[in-house]
Amino acid sequence: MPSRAPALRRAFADARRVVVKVGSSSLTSSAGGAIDMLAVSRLVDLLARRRLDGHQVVLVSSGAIAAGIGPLGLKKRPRDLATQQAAASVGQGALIAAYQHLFGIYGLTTGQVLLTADDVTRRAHYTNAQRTLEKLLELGIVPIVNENDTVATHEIRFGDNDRLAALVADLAGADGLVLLTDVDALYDGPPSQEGTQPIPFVGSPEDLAGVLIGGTGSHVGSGGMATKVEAAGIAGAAGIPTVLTSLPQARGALVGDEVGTLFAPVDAARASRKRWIAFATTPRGRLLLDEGAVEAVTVRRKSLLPAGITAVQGRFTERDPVDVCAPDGRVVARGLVNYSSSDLPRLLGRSTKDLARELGGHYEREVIHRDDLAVL
Ligand SMILES: Nc1ncnc2c1ncn2[C@@H]1O[C@H](COP(=O)(O)OP(=O)(O)O)[C@@H](O)[C@H]1O
Ligand SMILES: N[C@@H](CCC(=O)OP(=O)(O)O)C(=O)O
Repeated sequence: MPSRAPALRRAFADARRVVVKVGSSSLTSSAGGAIDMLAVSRLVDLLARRRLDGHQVVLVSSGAIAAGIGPLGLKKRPRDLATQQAAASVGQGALIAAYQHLFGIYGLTTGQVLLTADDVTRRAHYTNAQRTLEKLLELGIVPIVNENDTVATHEIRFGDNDRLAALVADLAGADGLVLLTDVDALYDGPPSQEGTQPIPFVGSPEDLAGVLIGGTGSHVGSGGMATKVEAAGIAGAAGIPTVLTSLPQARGALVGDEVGTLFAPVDAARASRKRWIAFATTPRGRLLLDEGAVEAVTVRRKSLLPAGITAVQGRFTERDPVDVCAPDGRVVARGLVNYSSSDLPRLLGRSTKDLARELGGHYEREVIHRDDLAVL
């Protein structure tokens, strides 16, 4: 076991604050996808004891859509957005009522926090969500977070809760993130394939080379392993370690036992605002760069100027997030752009001095200032 692992495991045991995400597949029975109350009460027992031992716990719980399947008389998880939203509307109430009741047995109060992608992608909303979570934790409440499925449309939807959980771990300043799913670890290939082996430790993205990361294996989950690995990367960039495992192993994960897959965080986490730009925003367009400009923004960490941009794709307004791409289309950075997509094309390839002389001082500004640019 690599030398960093024991200290990272201890970080979970000693965590002041931990975010635990549970997927639909862990909360539902295989038959019909209805909520499995035994699984819910096992999870609550574990988290309540952790809370009563003095650790702050934020629960990110999926399962609203699954919990709506039974009451709506559906045979399986709906595929269309409107029925998913109806199921979530019915199911979220039932799910929260169950949590409220079960945590109540331990004398603990829960608070429902429903977030849309907008609540984390807009900087002002992000800080609002941060403030609310902080207050709830300060008051000793167990916040229970889910995506606000009933109002989220396709374009703005997370869909799965893995990325949301990682962003919540970051905004809550958690010491660890635990992702609970229906497999006990990340395997070197989809566990449905024979002979695949669990991976105990992921120290860096290179450790994932050759690992086959597939989609969901259940009828109720969404995203599969890909979104969990992505979530571990988002938490890791904020300096937060992640353990991925199953509900039966959750206690072990929380007390620092060697269960599941441990994902190490990066050593030097980048600044919060850059993390927000890199992971919490939804890009509205793409800027293609020439090789010189790629080198300037990624290696020399310069601001992006119009001279190095070769093409503009998508429709965006000033201060929207956009992806910054190499000539082959690879995304190398994300940033908040200072020009709209209608204004930008006529500036391409031009020097800022020329533009200022011709169009006025307003056009001397960078396309993306280095403070608004997160290199990926
Ligand atoms: N390399 C892999 N290792 C482990 N699980 C994998 C892998 N590739 C795909 N999966 C699948 O990912 C599933 C978990 O994702 P998902 O169904 O979305 O769960 P959840 O509802 O907990 O979010 C597993 O059941 C498994 O079938
Ligand atoms: N917000 C949705 C989550 C959707 C979902 O299936 O997520 P997950 O099980 O985490 O892949 C719900 O509560 O049903």
